[in-house]
Amino acid sequence: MPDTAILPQPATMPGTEPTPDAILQLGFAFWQSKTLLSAVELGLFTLLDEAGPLPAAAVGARLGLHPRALSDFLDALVALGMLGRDAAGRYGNTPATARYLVRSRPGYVGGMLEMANARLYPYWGRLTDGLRTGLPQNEIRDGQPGIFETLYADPAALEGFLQAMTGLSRPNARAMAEAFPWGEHASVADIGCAQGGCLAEILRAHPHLRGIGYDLPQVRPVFEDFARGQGLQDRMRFTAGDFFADPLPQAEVLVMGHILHDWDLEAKRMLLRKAHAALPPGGALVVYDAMIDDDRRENAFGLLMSLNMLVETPGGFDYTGSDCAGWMEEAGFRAVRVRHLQGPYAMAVGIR
Ligand SMILES: C[S@@+](CC[C@H](N)C(=O)[O-])C[C@H]1O[C@@H](n2cnc3c(N)ncnc32)[C@H](O)[C@@H]1O
Repeated sequence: MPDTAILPQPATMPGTEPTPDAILQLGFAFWQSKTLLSAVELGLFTLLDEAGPLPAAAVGARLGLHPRALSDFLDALVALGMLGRDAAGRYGNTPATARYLVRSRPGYVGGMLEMANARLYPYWGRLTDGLRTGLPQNEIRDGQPGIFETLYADPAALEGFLQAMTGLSRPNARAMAEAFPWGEHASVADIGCAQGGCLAEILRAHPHLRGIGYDLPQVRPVFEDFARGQGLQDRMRFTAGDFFADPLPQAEVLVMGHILHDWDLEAKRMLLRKAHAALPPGGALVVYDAMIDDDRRENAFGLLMSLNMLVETPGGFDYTGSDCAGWMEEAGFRAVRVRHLQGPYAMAVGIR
């Protein structure tokens, strides 16, 4: 019997014709993204939080917008579910945009969207070139240093990036705080900790734990300010280091979130070996990323994140849970398990 799964499948069910709707919706999805990204760039959601619901003319006056497309812009955001409009024609935030897109709120995820707007949107316009050449399409292509060097040369851009990482990683940190047996360990070090958002979530949920944030030296002031702001300055401290050149810090658990995907396979393996060497016997490594499903069919976000690594880095790529487990075992970890965290994210845990 031939294997029917590998035979050409009929394109349609008998009696039905495919429509182009899904294709066109996907093809024009950038209209929606850019409308939202411009609203975040303009601070629209923050304005509506501070001023309360406003008519279009008042929004235009406060944000310096030309009247021509003002109502189209605001009503498009209503149609996309990003704003509400009351019977008097005043625009206001939805519960979700009030919570996640107002700059002063702790749940703000707009930092990542500000970066997506300023960097990724133009750089993704060169995706076809990246696919043809295998080369990054960000400032590296324009002869400048890469993402970290560029961000780290500008304190405001650095702070924005580190805060943005907290917005992106907080839901994973919450899931990790529940899913990992923290009660069996006394200390944790977050390797490439950014602002310290992930560490803070874990420490808050497990008051017996102490934490180290490990990152490049320029991150120290941002980390220490954040730790003070969280009231956790006595339980989380910063250790400066370059994970390519320096030893990793000593702790019973090491976390690497959004780290391995930035680098090529050789660097990924080196970092895993270094983590293994730094841990005490019985210590654990927790790796999290938007890990691709093993069959590489479902986790579109993870696959697109990997394309983003093409755009942003010389050799980075995302990977499946099985890939990660295999590399961890090669590095000497035992009892490696992969577990879903939330949304498109998963963690791989291995024991030294
Ligand atoms: C994509 S961010 C991930 C931040 C955080 N782990 C998270 O998931 O939210 C990568 C982090 O690695 C840090 N990093 C980059 N190169 C590094 C190096 N050579 N040594 C130590 N940290 C580095 C960056 O400063 C940044 O904070």
